[in-house]
Amino acid sequence: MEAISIGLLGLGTVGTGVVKIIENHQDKIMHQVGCPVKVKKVLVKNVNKERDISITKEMLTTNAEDILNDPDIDVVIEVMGGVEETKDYLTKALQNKKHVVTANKDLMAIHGAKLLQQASQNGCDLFYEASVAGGIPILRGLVDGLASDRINKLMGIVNGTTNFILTKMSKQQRTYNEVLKEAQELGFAESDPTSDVEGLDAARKMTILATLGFSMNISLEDVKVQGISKVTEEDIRYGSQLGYTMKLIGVAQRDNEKVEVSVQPTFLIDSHPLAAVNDEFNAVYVFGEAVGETMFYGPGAGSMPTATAVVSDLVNVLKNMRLGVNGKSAVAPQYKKKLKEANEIFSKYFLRLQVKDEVGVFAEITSIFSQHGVSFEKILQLPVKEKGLAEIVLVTHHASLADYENILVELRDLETVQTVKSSYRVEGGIK
Ligand SMILES: NC(=O)C1=CN([C@@H]2O[C@H](COP(=O)(O)OP(=O)(O)OC[C@H]3O[C@@H](n4cnc5c(N)ncnc54)[C@H](OP(=O)(O)O)[C@@H]3O)[C@@H](O)[C@H]2O)C=CC1
Ligand SMILES: N[C@@H](CC=O)C(=O)O
Ligand code: NA
Repeated sequence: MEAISIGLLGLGTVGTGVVKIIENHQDKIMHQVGCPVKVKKVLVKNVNKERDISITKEMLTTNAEDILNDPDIDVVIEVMGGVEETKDYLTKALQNKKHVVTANKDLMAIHGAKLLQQASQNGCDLFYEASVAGGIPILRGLVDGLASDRINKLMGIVNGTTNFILTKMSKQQRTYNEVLKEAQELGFAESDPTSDVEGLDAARKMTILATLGFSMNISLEDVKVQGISKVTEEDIRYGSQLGYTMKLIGVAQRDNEKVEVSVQPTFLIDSHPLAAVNDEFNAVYVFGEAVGETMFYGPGAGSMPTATAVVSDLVNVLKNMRLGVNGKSAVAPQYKKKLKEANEIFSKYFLRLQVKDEVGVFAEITSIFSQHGVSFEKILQLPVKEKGLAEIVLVTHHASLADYENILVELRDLETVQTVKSSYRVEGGIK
């Protein structure tokens, strides 16, 4: 029985896992698709690089054309990363009627709409399950499992590297730099880990999730992003004292026809299910009008978990080939994009201030909040080493982003406020 030939772009952390799964799970794959599957050619940068997988040099190439123009190759699996060059490769593959599976959230967040259109025009499948939350089948969960429901909120931990870092900082009091290095060694981080720690990787994933979840063309520019590089051990400790766990949270929320999408370090009440998601694990809460509250959980990064999602997409392509229905699954966004204004975005906030330890300072500060109609859920005042100073930690009740940003401006103008040390969104607790 003739095998289906695959072209692989990339043989790094994920690509290596893809080759291993195709080899080790060949029987299960064959049973589902009715024929053997083999990797025919692999694009790499350096054919002489040491790899923890046995592969013949004949299978390796540094010329993408050897794959994109090979008439025997039916499916191109892209696990090389990068955006512009990779977009050109995948466009060529689709024009040559090759189906595409990718794990590339950078590419899909920026050029996904165009590539999906090209796939449909060429009768090709373009699947990208691995691009969001690694091995968790969240995209199929949204598109298939919750196809009948109207999704109003998606909230989750969608970056394994930062979750690994925050977990070790919180639970083992390890330093940020030491844990980031370990995450890189474990293959969780992007080639440029700035993408992880500054929240961009999570923002790209939230772009993809919100586009599918809300059936609206959300672009990366619509996502407000803040990473974890400025989170300090002190913040984590203060938060823990108040019963919070720090996580990098992506939120996409729809109220009526307007949406907000953001990524930021967030204090979760310790009892929140997402507070228990640790290390490189991810989890996505999906709130649907009919289904209510669901949560998808699993490894968001790493070779084999991510490769599982890639090869599962491959199996779906091959199943469609057997049925002759390739290129028919993508559905264009249904709704026109409408973004919320700052006065329509509501949350609770954690604010840490260093102030002069003088009579009346506290009243001065709280009066600014009350002038904007914002009250408090928790208040903590602590002495600090510097003489004549004190630290105040405030957790507000729900406030609009517009009001909160105005309050921060007025606090910074106060002579008695030395520094606004930190400010974080808070999720969970008293409504
Ligand atoms: N790591 C993870 O846990 C996850 C990664 N992803 C995504 O999967 C993709 C791959 O990630 P990962 O496997 O970690 O990346 P790696 O850096 O480990 O591997 C990249 C691979 O692509 C090859 N490559 C890169 N650029 C080129 C180029 N211009 N020409 C030819 N070959 C090239 C490299 O070649 P060589 O080996 O010769 O250097 C390497 O084999 C990325 O888009 C990433 O965002 C998605 C989910 C999870
Ligand atoms: N660098 C990413 C890899 C998976 O998408 C992460 O840490 O989640
Ligand atoms: Na996934």
